[in-house]
Amino acid sequence: MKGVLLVNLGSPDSPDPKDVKKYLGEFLMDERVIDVPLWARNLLVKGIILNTRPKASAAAYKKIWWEEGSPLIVISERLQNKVQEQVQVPVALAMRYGSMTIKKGIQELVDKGVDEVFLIPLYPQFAMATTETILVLAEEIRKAHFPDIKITDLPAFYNNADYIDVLSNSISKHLSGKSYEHLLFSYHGVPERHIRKSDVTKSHCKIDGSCCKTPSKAHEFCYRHQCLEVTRLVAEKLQLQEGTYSTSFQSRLGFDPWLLPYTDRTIERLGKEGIKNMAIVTPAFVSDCLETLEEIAMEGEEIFHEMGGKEFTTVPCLNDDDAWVSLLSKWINNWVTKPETQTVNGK
Ligand SMILES: C=CC1=C(C)c2cc3[nH]c(cc4nc(cc5[nH]c(cc1n2)c(C)c5CCC(=O)O)C(CCC(=O)O)=C4C)c(C)c3C=C
Ligand SMILES: [Fe+2]
Ligand SMILES: [Fe+2]
Repeated sequence: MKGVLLVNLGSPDSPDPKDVKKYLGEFLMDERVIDVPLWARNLLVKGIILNTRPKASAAAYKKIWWEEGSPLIVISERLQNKVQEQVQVPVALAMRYGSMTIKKGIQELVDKGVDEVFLIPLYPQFAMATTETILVLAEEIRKAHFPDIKITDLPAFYNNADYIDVLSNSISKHLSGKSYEHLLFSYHGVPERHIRKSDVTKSHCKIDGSCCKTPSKAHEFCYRHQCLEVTRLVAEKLQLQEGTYSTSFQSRLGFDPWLLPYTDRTIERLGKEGIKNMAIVTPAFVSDCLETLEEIAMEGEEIFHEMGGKEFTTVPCLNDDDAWVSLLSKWINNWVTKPETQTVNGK
């Protein structure tokens, strides 16, 4: 029997510093997130970050926490429930970090008689720190605990035409009636090093501004290319004029070079250049979370106002948008009915 496992990033159990510390400890000790040797990761994470960051992160989580829990978890559960209504196979939900583990998610499906799992990482773009870590852990769990089940995954869907339609329509809907001079596409950042490590050609990604626009096999796993493509395809679909939109990368942590330009500096620059109304969309996230509700909608807006900006509009993530639910359900139904060789999202 077939079943589906949706997997998102995860959140702490509560915005209490103790829970935030536990969650950040698991998250940042992942070798695909902070990709340095174990001794250096221990020193950096346990010796430095976990002694300083949990308090500040907990305060930020407190600002965005809902009565029902973490927005990212609550929204993912709403998505799961709505998708479940549109497909005939069981749909479970798990998180890469925190209490809702991938092992529990697979167990829930197995208990219902599932032996073929469609694993859907809820990330439009591939990244070592998101998609890859989910796939690697799911395979380790399968081998150790569920050797008789089969797992198939949904590849990154950043350039899938239906996904671009759904995202573009959502942006149009939320910006209709608003006048904005600039639309900023802000994606979660990653260290530049991650891009080089994921380069299957080992020589393509130079992060020099042009490599991501030069066709290459490397792009199947190039987060930067995939982000730039989402911006390009949505801009084309919405017929945005050159100069009225741009791409940036947010949430930098540490002192290594991360993908440029940084979102906070870009907002600052737009404000300084005299832009009065701007809008911002965050297509690396399918669910609103700390990084969109606090870093963008609160901190980003504050920066913009400090620079003289007036209206700052944040486009919500796809969350449990009906068209997004229908698209995910379509991919699932295609997988349920497809012959083995057929792909589900056009790849
Ligand atoms: C080295 C650190 C990090 C990398 C690399 C990274 C990549 C990455 N993260 C997301 C999505 C999310 N990240 C979220 C929070 C978050 N991310 C990091 C660090 C890295 N992320 C930290 C330390 C935190 C915790 C919050 C904080 O202290 O600032 C979230 C929100 C979770 C929530 O509970 O709401 C998401 C979602 C992507 C997509 C990505 C690479 C592409
Ligand atoms: Fe992150
Ligand atoms: Fe590239």
